[in-house]
Amino acid sequence: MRKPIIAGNWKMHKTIKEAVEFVNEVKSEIKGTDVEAVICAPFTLLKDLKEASEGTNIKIGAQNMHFEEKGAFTGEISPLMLKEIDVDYVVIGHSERRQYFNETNETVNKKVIKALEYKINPIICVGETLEEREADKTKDIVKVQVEKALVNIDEKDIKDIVIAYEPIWAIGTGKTSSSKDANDVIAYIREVVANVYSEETAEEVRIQYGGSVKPANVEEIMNESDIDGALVGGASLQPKDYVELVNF
Ligand SMILES: O=C[C@H](O)COP(=O)(O)O
Repeated sequence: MRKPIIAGNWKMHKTIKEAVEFVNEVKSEIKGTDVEAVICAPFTLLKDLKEASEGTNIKIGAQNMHFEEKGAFTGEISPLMLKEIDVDYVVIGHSERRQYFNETNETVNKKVIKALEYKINPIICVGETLEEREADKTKDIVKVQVEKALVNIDEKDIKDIVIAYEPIWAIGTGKTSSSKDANDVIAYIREVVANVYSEETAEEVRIQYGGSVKPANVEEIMNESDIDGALVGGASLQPKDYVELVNF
């Protein structure tokens, strides 16, 4: 049985003070839930979030990292640095990083390899543009993204990976993929993983849906057979909504 995982992606939002207040507000509300609750936050918040969430069910993730441990990479953060503050997850290959910061399938793969080496669980994002969807290329696109992200990854490490299917046209637009459509693509992603490794391993991978998930639609999405969680942007910023999402 795959444990559901609801992850908030705060993107470039919140100060340290706001982040700590957020955790203090939600922590008692999500105690005891069977769902894994994650907050993926900007680098500047991670240390304080780890401290504020100690002893709670909330796990903390970064939103990116470099694939080298150290070096002349001005402005970057390494896996070693993330490990020092003991982050649990790292989002890799979010469409905003692919679109604005030259993230490619190759750099995604290098980062996934490094994250696993440092025992930080990667959340690998894949998804098609509106143009690609209209040209009926969704499955081709996600297949390539998933296969390339997993190059040289050992089968035993696959259980530590989360994949997030986020159709780009559904991010921050209020447009959600229908839960049936999202489930169909996610079941296909599982098939891709099964073809690379095995059915058994594919059954272990948790695959989230992301794109305009909110308290009003989370339950319907989570009721689908292959959807194991959600990666939530905008709706994860308000404590009340975050609690409702995690307690779907
Ligand atoms: O990482 C989260 C996704 O980009 C979805 O964002 P959204 O929930 O604001 O549409």
